[in-house]
Amino acid sequence: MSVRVVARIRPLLKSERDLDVILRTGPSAHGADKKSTTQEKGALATLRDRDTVVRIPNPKNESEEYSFQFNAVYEAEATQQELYEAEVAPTVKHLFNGFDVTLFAYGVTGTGKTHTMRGGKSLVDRGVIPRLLSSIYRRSRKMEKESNGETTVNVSLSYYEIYNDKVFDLFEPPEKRTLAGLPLRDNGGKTVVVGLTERPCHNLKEFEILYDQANINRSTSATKLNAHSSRSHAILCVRVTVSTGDKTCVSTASAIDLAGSEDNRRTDNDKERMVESASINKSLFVLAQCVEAISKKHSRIPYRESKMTRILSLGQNNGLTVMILNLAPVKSYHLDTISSLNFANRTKKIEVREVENEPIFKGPPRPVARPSIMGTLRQPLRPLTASVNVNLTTTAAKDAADPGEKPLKAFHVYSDKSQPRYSTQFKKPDLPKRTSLSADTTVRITKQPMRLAQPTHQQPSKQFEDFSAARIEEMVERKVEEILAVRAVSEQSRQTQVRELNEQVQRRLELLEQRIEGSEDARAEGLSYLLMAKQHQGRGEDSFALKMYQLALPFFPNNEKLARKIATLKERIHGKSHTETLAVDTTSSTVNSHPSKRDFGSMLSLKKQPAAKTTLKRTSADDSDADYEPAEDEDTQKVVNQDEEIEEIEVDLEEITHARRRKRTRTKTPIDMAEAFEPPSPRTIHLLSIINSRDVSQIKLLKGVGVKKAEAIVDCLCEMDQHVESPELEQEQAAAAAAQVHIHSLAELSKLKGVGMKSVQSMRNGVLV
Ligand SMILES: Nc1ncnc2c1ncn2[C@@H]1O[C@H](COP(=O)(O)OP(=O)(O)OP(=O)(O)O)[C@@H](O)[C@H]1O
Repeated sequence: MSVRVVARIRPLLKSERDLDVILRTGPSAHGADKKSTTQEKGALATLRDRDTVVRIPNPKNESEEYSFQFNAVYEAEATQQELYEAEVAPTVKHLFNGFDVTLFAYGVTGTGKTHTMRGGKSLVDRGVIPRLLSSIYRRSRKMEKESNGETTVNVSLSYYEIYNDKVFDLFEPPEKRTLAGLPLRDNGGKTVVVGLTERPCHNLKEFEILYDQANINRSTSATKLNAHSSRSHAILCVRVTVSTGDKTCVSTASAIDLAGSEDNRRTDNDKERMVESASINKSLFVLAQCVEAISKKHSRIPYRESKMTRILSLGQNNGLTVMILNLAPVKSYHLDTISSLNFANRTKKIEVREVENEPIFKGPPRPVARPSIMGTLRQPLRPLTASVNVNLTTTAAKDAADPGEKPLKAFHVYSDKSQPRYSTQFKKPDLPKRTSLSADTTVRITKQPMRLAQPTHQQPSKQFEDFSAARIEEMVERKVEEILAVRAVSEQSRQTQVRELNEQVQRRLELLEQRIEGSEDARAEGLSYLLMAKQHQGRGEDSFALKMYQLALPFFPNNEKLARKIATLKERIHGKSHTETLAVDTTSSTVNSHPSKRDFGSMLSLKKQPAAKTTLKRTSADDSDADYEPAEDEDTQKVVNQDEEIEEIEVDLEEITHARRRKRTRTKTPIDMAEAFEPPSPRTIHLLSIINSRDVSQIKLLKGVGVKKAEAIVDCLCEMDQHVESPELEQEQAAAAAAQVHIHSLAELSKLKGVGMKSVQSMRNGVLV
């Protein structure tokens, strides 16, 4: 039998106007007169037409109408009770007879799916689900009572949602959810959710508590089109277990409230809602594709492309399926409504196998009478009775009228029920035929030929005919999925390995870079001392030069020339104060101790011990020219040598500078010592001139320098001056030294107290030239 599709048109909402109603039911505006040519025929046609047809204008030409016929149409005035009595109540009996039942609401957002399935709190407003449970409990009590306690009925529930294509248990609080949600597995041709809780539920009261609590966990949000929009597909599974003696029959009723498709040009959805919406639309799109593929008899149905379609398994599920198509009557839904109507039109052609579940027997396992190739394969089906196929509604009415009589099967059913042992293998029945588009199923089905049972002894190979095309397709699909899953896992582990390898290589590279950078930095720092030494020497500041050379020594520990230079300078300084230099403690700055920047800052400001300097100067004044000159000659020679060395070093410096420049373009390090050794740029010159101006008001305007820092810089410079302008200096030397100490490079600047390379770089970057 095909899926039963009924349309339900919701009433106008407060914000909607009568004027905008575009949906009509009943006879065609153009065809009404023609139909009533004979009085009786016309009345019947009108009746049938009114009950089953939805009409909607062509959006491109409003004078034209499209009409869609369904099994039933419920207009705005139809109550929850009417819909339930006509469409759902008749399925309850079949549920207790071992058939699975699937009920689902489909429609655009805001068309009344949740209202139909869940409904409101009041008795009249209760939707399909609470009414179904009420019927189930009522029937259970009745069965138990009538069997004098021989039959027991147990009801249990599971309830979950598919949100963003992930499955979450609605009986568990949201904080217990895992990121990936619950996995799905195939189990004997049915899709099951692994790890889902199943709650026994004994009566309607318990159900209401459980259901209300679980609905709080459901993902809903306000959107522009619906103040309480469902953002997920919600699936309630009601398991009914009927046990009589050693026989147990289990069947499941699934009630599904699908999330509605959304046109995001109309929703004004934010990012989060858009993600949900994309996921909802995608799953509904896959559902439409499945329906299309089934109706066109494609060999591959894309069930597995979305969790919702995999679970719903429309067309693969057994039992009875009823789809309620929810529609909004107004123009703003025009295109969406047409698309829903088209979808429903295709869905109604889907055939569902009306197969009841096999009963389970207690006690020792019964002999398996029929050979089975796979555990999951069902036995071949046989006609159950001389099937009289009638409309569900008709059967329900009959049942009500004739309660004592055993109800007729309402469907053309093939059963797995136990049969005489010798005739368990049957000829494969014909595949169910597609229903005609007409809603009048009675006529169609009674015309179908009876299918007769065939005994097993015919041909053993007949068992292979048990494989229907769909079954084979399913097996192949499962196999392919397994292979793909294995591949995916190995691909994933390969990618992880590659990623780990990349990380290792990256770490090693970084380490190497750090090492190179470290040695480069050290060398550059040493060179900067040498350069400063040269500058000091050029200005005749031998003590400063000596200090610089001594500072450079730790960076070039085995450099003989440097050691000689230090010795020469020491000698020269000592020679100048021959008699009193013994008192000078030149060892105070040991070449092996590498002073910190802080020490260096104080050294710049207290370059020499005032007492020693005084003695030195005074003594040098006493020196005879003769004593001094040879030394000067020698020194001249040595200065030439030094210059050569410095030139060599400068070549080195240039190399380093280039190397670092290359590296800088690669790694974009913000600061670089080597910059100090390049010919000063206009920016550097300008910065140094500001510093050398000693004007606190100007210096404080440099980037990263406030008043305090500016004052500290000026103080530091003055300290250095004070040091040179010692009152104990000889007149002429004092005059020579009276020239203020100047900072000549960024490196020098960075060595001042409280100034580091970072602040130098920031000052420099802030200078506008
Ligand atoms: N038959 C009806 N009678 C009265 N009100 C209805 C009916 N159908 C829908 N409504 C009202 O329309 C509004 C939207 O309905 P509902 O929330 O059920 O839509 P939905 O299709 O579930 O939307 P979504 O997909 O966004 O969750 C609600 O305010 C609901 O009360």
